Amino acid sequence: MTVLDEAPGEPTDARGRVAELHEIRAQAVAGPSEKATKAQHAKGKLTARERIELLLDPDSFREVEQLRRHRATGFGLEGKKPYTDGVITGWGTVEGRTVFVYAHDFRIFGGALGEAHATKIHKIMDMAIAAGAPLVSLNDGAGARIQEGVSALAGYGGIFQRNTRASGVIPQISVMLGPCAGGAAYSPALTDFVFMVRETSQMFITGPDVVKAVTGEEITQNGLGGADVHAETSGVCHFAYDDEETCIAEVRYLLSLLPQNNRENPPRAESADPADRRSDVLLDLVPADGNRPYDMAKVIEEIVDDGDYLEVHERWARNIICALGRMDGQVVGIIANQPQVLAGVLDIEASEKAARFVQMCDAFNIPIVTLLDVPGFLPGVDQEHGGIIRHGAKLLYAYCNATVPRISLILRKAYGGAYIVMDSQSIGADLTYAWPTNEIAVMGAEGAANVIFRRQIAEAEDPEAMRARMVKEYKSELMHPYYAAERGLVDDVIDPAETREVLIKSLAMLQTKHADLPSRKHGNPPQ
Ligand SMILES: CC(C)(COP(=O)(O)OP(=O)(O)OC[C@H]1O[C@@H](n2cnc3c(N)ncnc32)[C@H](O)[C@@H]1OP(=O)(O)O)[C@@H](O)C(=O)NCCC(=O)NCCSC(=O)CC(=O)O
Repeated sequence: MTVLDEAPGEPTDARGRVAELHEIRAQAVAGPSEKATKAQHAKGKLTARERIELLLDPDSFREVEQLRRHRATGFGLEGKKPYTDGVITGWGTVEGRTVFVYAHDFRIFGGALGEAHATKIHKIMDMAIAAGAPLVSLNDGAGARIQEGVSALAGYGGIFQRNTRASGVIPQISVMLGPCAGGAAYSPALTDFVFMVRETSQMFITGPDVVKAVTGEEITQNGLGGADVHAETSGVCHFAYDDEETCIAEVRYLLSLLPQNNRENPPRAESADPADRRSDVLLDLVPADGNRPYDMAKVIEEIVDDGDYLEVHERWARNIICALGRMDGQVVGIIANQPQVLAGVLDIEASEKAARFVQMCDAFNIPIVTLLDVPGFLPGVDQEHGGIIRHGAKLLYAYCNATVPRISLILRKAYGGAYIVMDSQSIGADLTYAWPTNEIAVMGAEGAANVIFRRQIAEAEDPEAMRARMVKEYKSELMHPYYAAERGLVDDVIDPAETREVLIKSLAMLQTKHADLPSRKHGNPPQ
């Protein structure tokens, strides 16, 4: 029972009315019951308001439609009309910048989405788009509110349409903090970033019971759609953490690296890390022998400000790294092959991961730095039949379409189509650099010699000696950075120790870059 379930009394003066308002507000803020709050905490989850408090700067939250209630009837809904209708919506600030938020309150109808609940979300999304500020959803709901039938489902449609309209206009971040099934899983999939918490959050289109009924497979909720599955196997989630506090703190960190909208640049930060800091250690980190693995993450750590960066999709398609960091205070998106995993080869998943990241950077005015050490695309029947051609083309398309400043640096090897795809000068990189240790070529020397000197090798008295001679000849003729530099295919060959300084100076020059694409409704990117 709420205050307004009884006809409002006749407060005799304004003070009486204000007291009544405070009483109603207190009820709305308290939520349904102490028992429901305890049940939420017992599951290892925070309440919606506790989450909003963690996300936003202290005392910055302004709630919208706190007093909204549903008008549905049937199935006992007439007698159960809690304030907020199970979703808390509003705006506040993160590090002083406006952020819109909606948070399902699982204590009310399991956070399930009804008609009024959905229209609250629609309104806050419209406000975020109009204000040009990021939108964060804190998801913890049981999907469509079953008692409200198809009206609830239509509510999802309105969310999807707004997610799509907002795409590339304002950053959209989905934080999964509970179950998320069926239609509810599509909204996060349409947003820029998905965060999950291990054990307590799950995402799936159909739950374990339906899976068992249809395919006979038996699996737990977490096994089917838990954070680890989506962070490592499906790539649905970009970030996974052990607890809600860490997860929400990382959302704040991500927001600090993003602009408010597509018309702004990401915020600059003061950096005490010298722009001209030399990195002699890079010569030790990257072995000259192209077949020896090393950890590309250490290279990134060395060149960004204070060794600080945020890796996106850290555990999915680990043969490529996508990260946001700062260089001389300016946010950059870094895409780098990881020679430590599958020799840094490009495969289906790496192409998809990097393509989405390039697209996100371009949408939000984040310059792109590409660090190449790539032996090529992964050969194999699985890859070909899985559509490596169209998936690889996604990455190519994303780069070719990107108008933000683009700088690429070839550390060691860059072979064949993978070299062209990974932001070569020929597809529009603004500046391309190479280290002196680098080998740019159509293919590896062994493979090349086997093709073009096949006859000489076969007819030689000592084929192995002939092969070795031909490999050496091919390497010394073609596989060094000066071959590319002489032809203007790289803008400069640089001392690795000067990498940070060269990149920072190049980024500074490109800060005022402006490029337009031909006018069109939209492209038709490979899917
Ligand atoms: C989400 C859950 C895993 C959470 O389990 P828990 O054990 O933590 O909690 P619980 O079952 O006690 O639920 C808490 C309260 O929420 C209510 N509740 C749960 N799901 C609800 C729903 N979809 N609509 C309305 N109320 C719902 C419960 O009745 C209960 O109310 P009270 O506290 O009063 O007892 C489970 O509730 C569940 O499986 N719900 C059904 C999910 C579902 O099928 N959704 C339909 C989506 S259809 C859809 O979205 C479209 C599509 O698929 O395409």
